Amino acid sequence: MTAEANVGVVGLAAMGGSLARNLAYHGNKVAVFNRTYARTEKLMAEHGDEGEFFPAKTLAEFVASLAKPRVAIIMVKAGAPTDTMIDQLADLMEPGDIIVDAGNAHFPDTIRREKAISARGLHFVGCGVSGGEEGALKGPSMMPGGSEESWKALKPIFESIAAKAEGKPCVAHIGENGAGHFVKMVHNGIEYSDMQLIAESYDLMRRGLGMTAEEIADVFEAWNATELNSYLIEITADILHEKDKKTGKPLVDVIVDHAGMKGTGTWTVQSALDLAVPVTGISEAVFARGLSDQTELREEAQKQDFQVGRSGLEGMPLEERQAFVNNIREALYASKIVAYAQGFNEIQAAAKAYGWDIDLAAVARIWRGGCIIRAKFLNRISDAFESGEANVSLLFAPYFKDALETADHSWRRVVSRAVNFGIPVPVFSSSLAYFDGLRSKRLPACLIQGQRDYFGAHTYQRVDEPGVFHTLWAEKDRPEIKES
Ligand SMILES: NC(=O)C1=CN([C@@H]2O[C@H](COP(=O)(O)OP(=O)(O)OC[C@H]3O[C@@H](n4cnc5c(N)ncnc54)[C@H](OP(=O)(O)O)[C@@H]3O)[C@@H](O)[C@H]2O)C=CC1
Ligand SMILES: O=C(CO)[C@H](O)[C@H](O)COP(=O)(O)O
Repeated sequence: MTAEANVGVVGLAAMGGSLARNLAYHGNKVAVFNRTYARTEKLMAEHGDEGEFFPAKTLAEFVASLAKPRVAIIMVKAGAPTDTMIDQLADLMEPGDIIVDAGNAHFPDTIRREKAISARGLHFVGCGVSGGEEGALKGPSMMPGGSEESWKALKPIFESIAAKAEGKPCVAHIGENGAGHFVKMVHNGIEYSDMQLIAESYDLMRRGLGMTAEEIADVFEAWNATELNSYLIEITADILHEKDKKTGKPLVDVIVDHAGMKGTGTWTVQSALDLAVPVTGISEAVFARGLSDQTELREEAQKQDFQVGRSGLEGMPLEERQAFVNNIREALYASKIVAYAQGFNEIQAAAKAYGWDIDLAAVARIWRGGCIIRAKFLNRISDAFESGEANVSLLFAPYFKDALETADHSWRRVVSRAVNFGIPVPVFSSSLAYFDGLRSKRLPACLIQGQRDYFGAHTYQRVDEPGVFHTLWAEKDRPEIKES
């Protein structure tokens, strides 16, 4: 076996197989290995003529076919299988070689792995990859972490296969060790809130306004030509147009209403809790999927036949219905802005906590193409970080501040009507509550702090005097003492 390949892929399922083909298509010499050789054979039989591949039966053969310094991209099941492959590769590789984990790893695992592998003189890069199977094949958005040195070696390879947005490759070095996987995790969290907001909009039109799936598909198609232009809006229209082959019904009506999840949304929320950053839109989206999957509890609730909530707007005059659909579009945009603002705040907080130097404008730029949340308004987000206008919060950048003010009436109308009809809109309403909380001059947290002091002597600060105070609640006349 001659050491000719400039890059290798381990794990040739949906993502790895597509990534290997993308690499070969762009002129890379690609070594390929899969635990089960039949998968390698299948890939070669179906696509071996698309470029220069070096199929290997064993991992030792795979490593031997790579030119030095070797670059091996692992794309296997996240968790223990990834650890196994890293260990086996590290045993066969040499100092200076680079192992890339392009799966959906949790960033603390990436930090741990990078520490262990770099101690052996090898480079380890945790790289977020988004775009699903099609993106991996035609151009994903890529979020590599790891050292600057490894980025220098990987840059030409990754730039050759990444999606292009306005001619620029959708890949940038995010930061040291786990930074790439952290940013990919937040990308997925935002993906959850984007999807839930679209689903809530659908629900309001379907149950609230009594529109058909086909009519709603047309609405999403029209929205895709507005500021909401995005991949997720586009595929939503496509899904809602689809008819079930067996029954002729809209396909969406025969899909069981339980949304699955693999964990990245949950990680985003857990990590936000650790960093004390409110990501209310993302967390409500995670919980909404959780609620959808509470089969027995939901069945029991059905049996209760609660006599609450008013009926929807069915039968509403066309003009009024159109106006409400427009309200939903504006509310969706405003809530989406809040979810992105929260996601970027989480990245900012993590950068501070973990010592990463993350360029938020670059993050927005590489999300413009290839990934699941790709959207027109990411150009605006990128500009807002570039100019410094969004440094504290995206919501304060003039373009987004104006968008929120414009949407305000619609946003409140949609949330209040949904509440009246009994249609759940957890992300619409939590995003609005975040916005209102953030802009409130005085919050009722003063009362909570008073309660904490009352039952637990947890102290409080005063608005009119520096120091820490405690009221002796149990004593006569309740004197206040200054503790420091
Ligand atoms: N699917 C998607 O849309 C996206 C997936 N990802 C991530 O990319 C990675 C790959 O995803 P996907 O292509 O969907 O494949 P899967 O997550 O389904 O993993 C299948 C691959 O993992 C290999 N594998 C499983 N267990 C082991 C093991 N113990 N040792 C060695 N290899 C093992 C399989 O080999 P074998 O053929 O022998 O079973 C196969 O190549 C995952 O980390 C996933 O989270 C990231 C972005 C999008
Ligand atoms: O990473 C992805 C896209 O960016 C994957 O599609 C991911 O699996 C989606 O998450 P979930 O399965 O939890 O919905």
